[in-house]
Amino acid sequence: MSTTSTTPLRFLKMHGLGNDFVIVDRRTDARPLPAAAIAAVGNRRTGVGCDQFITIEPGDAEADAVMGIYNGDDGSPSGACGNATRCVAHLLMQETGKAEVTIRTVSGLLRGWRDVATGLVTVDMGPARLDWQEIPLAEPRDTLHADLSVGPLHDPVCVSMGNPHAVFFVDDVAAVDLPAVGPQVERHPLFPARTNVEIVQVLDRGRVRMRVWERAAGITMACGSGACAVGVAAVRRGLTDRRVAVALDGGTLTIEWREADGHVLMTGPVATAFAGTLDPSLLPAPAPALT
Ligand SMILES: N[C@H](CCC[C@H](N)C(=O)O)C(=O)O
Repeated sequence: MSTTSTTPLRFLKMHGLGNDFVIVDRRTDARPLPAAAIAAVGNRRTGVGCDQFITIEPGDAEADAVMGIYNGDDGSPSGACGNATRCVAHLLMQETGKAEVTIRTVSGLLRGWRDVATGLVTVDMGPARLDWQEIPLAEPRDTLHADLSVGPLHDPVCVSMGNPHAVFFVDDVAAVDLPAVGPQVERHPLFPARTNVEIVQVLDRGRVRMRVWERAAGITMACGSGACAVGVAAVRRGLTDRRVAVALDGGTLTIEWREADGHVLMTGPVATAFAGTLDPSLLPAPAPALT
């Protein structure tokens, strides 16, 4: 369908444990969506509001679809969004009738499937990346003890799930002023691409409580890739089993860091809130083509 700048933009609003998304299907509306337009949509006062803006693009020989991930605050791209991947997997399973679907992101091919009994959706988020250059960090560090202190947070485990995470273990997540310290860690010079920030309280070998300050999104109700990073960090530190229930502000995700291939599986609910159309005046016109 050819669209012009006067065509309303159709979207779907979905969330995973309150981590919310505007999802646009660019297989039917391929208009350019510059960062400024995404940030305008993400604005919770003057736009629709979302933690992340997600695009569904045509698939290829291996993938049912390609997924684009952009943070709602500034339209910056991300290499992973676990909760949104579950939402897109849900949509593709509904659309195709397939029991398992494949989604390509900039970080690789991800598989998603549904547990028929519970309705929960699992995504194989691929392997955890543990080398300092994969996070990335600005200098060589032991990612198991990254030797960083910011305010009350010390000694993070750094993990990439296709996006960077700094995981801090604390005695009481409720005692940490995350809105104050989160942005200081997010923008610390050790993280040249900034970072997502997780604080974690280990409850027992099968349960942890976490909160998150997301890169370019701030405090969110849940962070799927963050929960994956937490599951990996807890195992690396010998604090939990490889399968763990991660209690976030918005609810619980089940994480398993699979020993056989190092992949991280994440299971949780998805929800559709509403479908809508965006007034094209909300979308700054793309820059005129250079003549
Ligand atoms: N703010 C993250 C992207 C979204 C991650 C989160 N919503 C998830 O479910 O993984 C980043 O810039 O890496």
